[in-house]
Amino acid sequence: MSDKSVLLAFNNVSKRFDSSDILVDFNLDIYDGEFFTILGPSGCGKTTVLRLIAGFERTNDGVITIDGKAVNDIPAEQRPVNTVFQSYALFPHMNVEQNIAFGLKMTGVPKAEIQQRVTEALELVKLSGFEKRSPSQLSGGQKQRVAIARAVVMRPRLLLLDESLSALDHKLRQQMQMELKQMQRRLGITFVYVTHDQEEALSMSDRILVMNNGQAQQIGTPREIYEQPSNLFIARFIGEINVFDGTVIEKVNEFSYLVDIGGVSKKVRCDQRLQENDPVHVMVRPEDLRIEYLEDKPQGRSGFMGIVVERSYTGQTLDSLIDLGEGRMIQSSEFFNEDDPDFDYSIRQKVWVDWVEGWEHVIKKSAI
Ligand SMILES: Nc1ncnc2c1ncn2[C@@H]1O[C@H](COP(=O)(O)OP(=O)(O)OP(=O)(O)O)[C@@H](O)[C@H]1O
Repeated sequence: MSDKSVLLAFNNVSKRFDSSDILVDFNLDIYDGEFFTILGPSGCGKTTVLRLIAGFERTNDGVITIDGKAVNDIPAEQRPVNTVFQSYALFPHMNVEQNIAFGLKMTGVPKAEIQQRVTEALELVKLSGFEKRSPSQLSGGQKQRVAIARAVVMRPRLLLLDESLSALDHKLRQQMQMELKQMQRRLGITFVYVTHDQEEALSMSDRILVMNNGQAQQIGTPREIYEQPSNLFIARFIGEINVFDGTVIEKVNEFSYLVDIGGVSKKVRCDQRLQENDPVHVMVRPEDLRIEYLEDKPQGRSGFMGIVVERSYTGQTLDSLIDLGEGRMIQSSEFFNEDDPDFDYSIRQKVWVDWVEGWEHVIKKSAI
């Protein structure tokens, strides 16, 4: 993505509501043609960022540019931006065709061109043949598509989507995630999607911005965010993760260190420079743990003995809560092997817990 040009930028933007600072010196670059997601917990400022892009809110400080031009003083309707709202906001008294054509009519586009663009937009969202239906005769997913068609028919440079799938049930939502991504590819329009759902963010985005308390915590590809979270908040917000507290014993080579985790020495990889005695968090995803059903600690290996205290079968995986003693609980997620007749669902077994060196993610505690 780095060879792409910047379409939208926030340069030291601040936004206050009454006396509360919501964004302070906020910076952001969104590239032309990417599917960009703003992810964060409720109240972290995601919608505020979106509303500032759309022009529904004004900045208190700083500059927002689109295509290199400052848009701070450009009213919402003159920005090359359209928004798809969570509620879809379709006009109930207009049919599908009229809903999609509305914006074009308002801007004085000739009738024949309106017809052609509406037809194209309906094809794009796979709703050809639904022209004369009223919104009340559409399912949630179809309403969603009309809302998208109504926005893309205006040919915006940026399409903003605010929690646009949250009203749909789980299955339809997953289907729409795929469709949205495909639509974005076909259109080549930059999508800025806001959600608090990490799974949705991971599955659709080219890049994700994780926000907390009005601050950009990390920007990266879904893999970077999931595999190399830059702090504990992100690690915990993006899926489940086990966090082991450790202390650096010594450096082994440029990127690996020997770390003491509660009396167990583990060799770990870390891209950050660490010093002896540095406190660190060693993080391992549940699916990256290796579980062996052993009664005793195996000779010459560094890992942890534990006892399974809870099990949950998810269809694909068998998830376990494991007590490592001294108040340390961890979670594992093993692929369920149907062919293994000895696969044991029961609890109270002793287990040996370890992971392949390099599958951990290590951060220095001061970085939190
Ligand atoms: N018009 C407003 N007046 C005063 N405070 C506001 C206004 N709009 C938002 N806020 C406050 O700004 C903060 C960020 O709100 P925002 O809607 O951007 O969060 P969000 O991350 O989109 O949350 P959610 O996921 O719940 O929609 C919140 O504390 C909210 O109460």
